[in-house]
Amino acid sequence: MFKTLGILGTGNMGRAIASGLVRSGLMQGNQVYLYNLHPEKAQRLADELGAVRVDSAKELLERSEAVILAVKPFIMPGVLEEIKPYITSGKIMVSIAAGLTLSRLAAAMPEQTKIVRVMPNTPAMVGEGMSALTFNTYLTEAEKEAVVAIFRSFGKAEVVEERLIDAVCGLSGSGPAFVYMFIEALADAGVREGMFRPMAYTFAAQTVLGAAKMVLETGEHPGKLKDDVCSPGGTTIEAVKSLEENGFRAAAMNAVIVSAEKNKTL
Ligand SMILES: NC(=O)C1=CN([C@@H]2O[C@H](COP(=O)(O)OP(=O)(O)OC[C@H]3O[C@@H](n4cnc5c(N)ncnc54)[C@H](OP(=O)(O)O)[C@@H]3O)[C@@H](O)[C@H]2O)C=CC1
Ligand SMILES: O=C(O)[C@@H]1CCC=N1
Repeated sequence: MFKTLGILGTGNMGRAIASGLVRSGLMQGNQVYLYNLHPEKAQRLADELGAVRVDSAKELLERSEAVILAVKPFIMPGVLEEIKPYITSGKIMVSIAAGLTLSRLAAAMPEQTKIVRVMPNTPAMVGEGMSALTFNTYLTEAEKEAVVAIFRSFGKAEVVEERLIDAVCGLSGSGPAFVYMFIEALADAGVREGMFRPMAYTFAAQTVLGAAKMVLETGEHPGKLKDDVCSPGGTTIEAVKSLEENGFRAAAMNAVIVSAEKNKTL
């Protein structure tokens, strides 16, 4: 494992990664360096995790064996220009920016830089992230394993071909937002039917969590698990018919597809 890791940008995703990593125990807080444009944001996170805030991108690069770049895609060109002089030989640069390909990243870094492109998601924060990683040719097997271990410390992580990163962005990168909308809608309906809001959120979220665990742990086809809930002539099949009539599956598919397509244009 790396002795030191830098995170440049401590917004939604940088924060989720730092929190997930330190809480997993894979790295100690004092091995994790944080830099953010507005330092108070990095300082708050550093205080929470026992991590180290640094004063500049230069200092972050100098103190970290590997660096995760966690700024918005449109900010990346400026950041890469700023840090290029400090990307020394052997340093591992990890980008989580949507849309930025390995070749575009390589064009902005010194020749033969070790580059990793990752698409994570925010549930990393609670140890339930889903990440896909793809590497350029300069990392050793041990270095690849160390990067994968970071992303596995706060959830599941798979190495994929770069062509699949757009699909991953649509499905698991953006997916939490769709699921939160689903949970919100379930809870709204619970409230409509008389539940108090906190109770409705708990019932909605636990239902999503439980159903997701059933898929992951039983290995059963989701259709079979759905059928198990639908009693003949019962309540659920009425609701399933209503969802089908309202284009539920097509809406969910289209959400993933438009996110994946957008990722190709960033
Ligand atoms: N959010 C998500 O669910 C996911 C995001 N991603 C990717 O992660 C990246 C970050 O997204 P997200 O965390 O949501 O974005 P945020 O805007 O929440 O976080 C970006 C952070 O970078 C800081 N920042 C901006 N410019 C600089 C700079 N020049 N130097 C240092 N820090 C800077 C911002 O600081 P300040 O706020 O103080 O200006 C902010 O805290 C994006 O590229 C996105 O595509 C990937 C997967 C999922
Ligand atoms: O919305 C975005 O662009 C980023 C990438 C995946 C999730 N959030």
